[in-house]
This record gives sequence, structure tokens and C-alpha cells, in this order.
Amino acid sequence: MSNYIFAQCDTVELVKKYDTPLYVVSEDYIVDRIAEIKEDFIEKYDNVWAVYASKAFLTKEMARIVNREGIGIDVVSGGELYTAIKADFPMDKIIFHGNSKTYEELEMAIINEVGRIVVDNLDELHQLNELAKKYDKVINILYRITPGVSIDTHKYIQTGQVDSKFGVPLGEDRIYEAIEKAINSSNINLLGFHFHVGSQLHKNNTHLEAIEIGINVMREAKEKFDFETKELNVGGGFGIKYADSENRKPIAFFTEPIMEKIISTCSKFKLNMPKIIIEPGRWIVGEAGITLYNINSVKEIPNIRTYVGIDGGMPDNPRPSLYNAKYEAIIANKVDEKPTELVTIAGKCCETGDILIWDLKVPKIQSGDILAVLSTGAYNYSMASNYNKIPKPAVVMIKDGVDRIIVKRETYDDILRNEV
Ligand SMILES: Cc1ncc(COP(=O)(O)O)c(C=O)c1O
Ligand SMILES: N[C@@H](CCCC[NH3+])C(=O)O
Repeated sequence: MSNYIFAQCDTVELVKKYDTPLYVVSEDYIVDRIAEIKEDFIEKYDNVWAVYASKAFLTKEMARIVNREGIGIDVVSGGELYTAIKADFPMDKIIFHGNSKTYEELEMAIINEVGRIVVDNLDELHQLNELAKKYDKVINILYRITPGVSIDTHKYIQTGQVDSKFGVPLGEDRIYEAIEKAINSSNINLLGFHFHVGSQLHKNNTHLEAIEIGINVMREAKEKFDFETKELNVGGGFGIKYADSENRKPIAFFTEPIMEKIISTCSKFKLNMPKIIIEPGRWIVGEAGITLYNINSVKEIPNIRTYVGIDGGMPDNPRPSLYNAKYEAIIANKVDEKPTELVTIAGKCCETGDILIWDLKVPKIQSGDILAVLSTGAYNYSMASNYNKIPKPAVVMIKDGVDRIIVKRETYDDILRNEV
């Protein structure tokens, strides 16, 4: 009987060593994805750049890996910025996002000389300019625009539609008022524009539609204010494989048409080519991760369904309950056995909706078996909570078949550390 091998490691042995639930992340996979971005995007075109959207998965070690591989990082909160600082990430390679940044977060970004701040609204611009004056700095910014496109993904992970909390809306010339204000702000250096249309996209048409809209803003800004756009950041959102019916596309599937479209549209309108930035998160790390669980119980409701209770669920992976996200899984200690039954993988929270997988085909299983849920590298550890006072799992990173702990398992005392 053989066990499931992930990133050259026997997952059952990992469980013996580190216990469950356990996030396991392949460094080799992450390095391969970044290498693909370098080869097919960064080295292929002039004046382009990639930053990793760290909200997908961020630890100090992840920031060190991304830095070593030579791309930038996007952060979206003081906490993510702090993690990057503690990992000695070069501050000029950081882009700071966020639709509702606090005064303290803006101040932190300024003091630490973050490379670019993506400004979401005019209140933020005003605060930033005042803070920049206080610290006698000039801040590089991009405006996040809301392109107003329709997006083929779950409603909760669409971002670029007209009715969105993200970015400066394009209706009623709001963006031109914002551009003029930025140009006239003493301590602001407007570099250009950013949009992010949505996440887990398997088609490239939405990016292309948004590019047309973005370049139109560039064109009008040139006409109205003689403003030359130096940077256009087209966001991330490139999809990965979760279910068997999906496939991760090569990065070039997105970047080639993106670059073609930008080059041809800029040339049509006689605009200089700006620096083009992409921000993949999930695409770099999603398939790099799996989660290992112990099966606690197998409960059959005759003629209805069989619930398989595991030692994790919603707190370590909220995506199924939040977005109805689908996952594939295997029984790690029974990979050679034929799937014969259909079961439902139930999380351990006191919550009916805490179901990780509704229908999973498995061989005959029993308590003590190990479940490996696949493609959990993105938005699992980073979205984990302590609901029901459940400690967060450890994270093990694997390189060349050698495992090392990068985040220790939380203890009950860790959960209570700030309580009086
Ligand atoms: C501004 C921005 N950039 C990049 C990303 C990365 O998204 P993904 O992980 O889907 O590539 C997101 C999240 O959707 C985002 O909001
Ligand atoms: N957290 C989401 C995506 C949000 C991406 C950031 N805007 C997910 O798991 O799919």
C-alpha cells in the first residue's frame, strides 16, 4: 500500500512528524511559477515588472523566497507590510494597496519608504499628501480605477465591476478630477493607473476590456493635462486548477494578449508605452499547497449521505463556505485503493455550513485515515481564523524533498495570549 507523495515527500510521514491539520507548501512549485513569469513575461518584454499579491499567502519565509526570486510584493495592510519589513524585503519593491487604508498604515508606508502606494480615493490622496508634507517626502502613487467590466467569477471575488468598493469610479469624470488633484499635490508623484478585475479567472477577455478602458484614461489624461502615464498595473486574478474540470493556464495565456493589446492601443493613440505591472497571487502559490487532516469519524445516514468528520475545516479553509469553492482531495494513506463510495467531508466547527467537500469519491475509509485536500496554497492560511477557539495549523515548506517548519502550530495559550 503506498502513500500520497507531494513535492517528493511522503505525506503520511509528514503527518507522523508534524501532526494534523497541516498546511504543506512546495517551495519548488513557487520557484517554478516565478521562473515562468520571468521567462515568459519579464525577460520577453521591455519595461515590465511582476509583484506577488501577498494576500494569497504571506509569511516571513514566503517574503524571503519571493525576494530571492527577484520579483516585488503587493501588500494590502499594515500587517502584511510589517511581515515584509521583518523579512527584510526591499521597500522600493513593495506596492501598497487597500480601499480603506488607515492613517497609521499610510504613515507606516511613508516612514518605511514603500515604493508605490495605490490610491483608492480622494480622501486617501489628501491624507497622503498631508502626511508626506509632514515627513518631507514625495510619494509615488498609482490611482486604482474601477474599469466597470463584467467578470466571469464568483460575485464575492469580482472587483472591477461598476458597483465596486475598489477604486476611483470612471463615471462623471471623477478620475480626471482625481488626476488633476494629484498633479497639483505638492508631495505626490502620480505614476499612472492600476486596476484589478477579479480573481480565479480562466479567460483573458476581461483584462483586455479593462485595458481599453485604462488606456482611454491615459489618453484623456494626456489631452487634458499633458500627463504622461509612466506605469499601468493590470492586477492579477489568473486562475488555477481546483477541481478536475479546471486547468491552470500558462502565464503567457494572459500576458501575451495583454501586452499585444497594450502595445497596439498605445501605438494607435500615439501614447508612449508605460511600464506594465502584473500582480499574480493565487497563480503563484495556489497549487503549491495541500492541507493534511486526520479523519476523526465516518458517519453514515442510511440512504442519505456519509459524513466524514475531519480535524479542521472552516477555520483553516473558509473558501467553501464563503464562495462555495470546490476542492479535490485524496485519502493519503490509500492512494492505490479504488474509490468506491461517495462521501461528504465535514469540518469540525459548530456550523452546518462547515462542509469542505460535498461529494468526494473515496475508497473504503475509517477513522485514523489521512485526507489530503489539494490546491490549498492560496487564501487558506492567509484567511484562517480561530473560530471555535481552534488553533491554526502549522505550515511546512518543502524544498528538494526536504521539509522544514515555517510557521509553528498554534497552541491554546497562543489563542489566549491577548486575553485578560
Ligand atoms: C489589487 C489586487 N491585486 C492582485 C490580486 C491578486 O489576485 P489573485 O490572487 O487572484 O491573482 C488581488 C486579489 O484579488 C487584488 O485585489
Ligand atoms: N480571498 C479570495 C480572493 C480575493 C482576492 C483578493 N481581492 C479567494 O479566496 O478566492
